[in-house]
Amino acid sequence: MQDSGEELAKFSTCDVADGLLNLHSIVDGGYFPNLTQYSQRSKVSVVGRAYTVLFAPVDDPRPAVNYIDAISKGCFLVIALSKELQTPYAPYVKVTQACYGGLMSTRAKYQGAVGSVIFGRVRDIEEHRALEYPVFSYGLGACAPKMAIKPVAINVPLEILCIDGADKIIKPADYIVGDEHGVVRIPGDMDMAALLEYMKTSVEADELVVQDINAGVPAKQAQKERREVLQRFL
Ligand SMILES: O=C([O-])CC(=O)C(=O)O
Ligand code: NI
Repeated sequence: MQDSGEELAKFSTCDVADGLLNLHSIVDGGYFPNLTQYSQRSKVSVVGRAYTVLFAPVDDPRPAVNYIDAISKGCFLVIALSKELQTPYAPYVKVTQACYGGLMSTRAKYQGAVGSVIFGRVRDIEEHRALEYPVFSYGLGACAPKMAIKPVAINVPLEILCIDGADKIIKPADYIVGDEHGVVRIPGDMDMAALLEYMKTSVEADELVVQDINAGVPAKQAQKERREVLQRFL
């Protein structure tokens, strides 16, 4: 399969969400809410295929797994807690411990991961920033996870509980695109050529809308006229 990561990195999460919404009628645009880019703001979008890790309560019968040393180059590390530890309301997880820290980012970066998204808390915030390694999470924590939660499965589908009640699942090898807005998921088996072409055309159209607005054209009219080119995709 041809890798589209480099091409995707030219687009913001908003561009991707527009593509998923308008081209594929994905109502939420693939967007996962409530994440903050706690590391430094990256200049281009962070893009990679999901390498997923599930954390469960420490008394889960499954043994703890070593996920961090098995990360492969180019992947986007995605960590989520089991569903009983999630909540649709802030702070989105029922544990106060951080499940991820600076040593994990050090190792992930060493192995060539592009970034980490933690549907939970992270600590050692200065370390991620010093590494210039992108880290997204729901929040911060100070305490290590070991007495509360542990990693139990690698490369399994992760279910994320959301306020809109929609099933939000991240599967291994889905594309994850991250920027200041948070992350969006593109199904790993989607026709990427069509999506990329749509996004390129859409971004170009909106650049012309800006020019029109600055020349005094009403916004509604400019949008209608310039976005006509997108009709051919629908
Ligand atoms: O101690 C832990 O489990 C996590 C941590 O702080 C790190 O990765 O640096
Ligand atoms: Ni640490």
